Amino acid sequence: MTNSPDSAQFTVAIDGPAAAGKGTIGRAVADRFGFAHLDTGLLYRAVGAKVAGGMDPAAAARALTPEDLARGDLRSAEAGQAASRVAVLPEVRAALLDFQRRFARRPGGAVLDGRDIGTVICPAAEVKLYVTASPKCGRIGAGRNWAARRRLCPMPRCWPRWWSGTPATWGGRTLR
Ligand SMILES: Nc1ncnc2c1ncn2[C@@H]1O[C@H](COP(=O)(O)OP(=O)(O)O)[C@@H](O)[C@H]1O
Ligand SMILES: Nc1ccn([C@H]2C[C@H](O)[C@@H](COP(=O)(O)OP(=O)(O)O)O2)c(=O)n1
Repeated sequence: MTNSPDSAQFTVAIDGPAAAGKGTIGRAVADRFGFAHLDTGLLYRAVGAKVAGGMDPAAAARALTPEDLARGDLRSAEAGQAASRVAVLPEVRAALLDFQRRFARRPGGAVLDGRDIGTVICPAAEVKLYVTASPKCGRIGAGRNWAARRRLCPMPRCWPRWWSGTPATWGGRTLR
């Protein structure tokens, strides 16, 4: 990717399962090229939080602003559960589709990571990435038993993930 007249509008779409590393890669790409970055999961988390506060889901999604994404409580487990509940509502998805498409075409380039980004949200994205992590690496999580974690995944490159708060389960077992 180089700077060119076309880079005024340039969309990078990053898809993949939860905790695969989409956001980490998305932020790095955005930093490297000076693009704006949107973690689309935050949209659903912000709508979920507003609904938990009493708002109608569709109205919350339609009224969403970038400032709503700066709320400090959106990374909590409660916000994640609230997000999952609103993410299945077609009217919420439709409202957030518009938000995401406007973001994708903003001048200066944009990176979006989440679900259905390269297929439904931005099918015409200039670059599409699909990120995966092996189940072994992706689910070991942030348990406190170092010996158990090292037996399951001895690869040093995975160790930073253990500090991160990703779900502390693997193979149906919860690591403590
Ligand atoms: N290549 C990697 N190796 C090890 N850990 C990683 C890697 N990429 C991301 N992580 C860690 O995995 C966790 C989930 O990454 P994140 O980017 O939030 O995933 P997603 O956006 O797909 O949910 C984070 O704690 C992050 O620091
Ligand atoms: N583009 C998106 C992003 C997230 N969602 C859903 C998936 C989850 O139920 C919630 C919250 O997503 P979350 O922030 O945890 O994103 P990841 O699972 O880390 O990819 O929103 C979605 O349906 N479409």
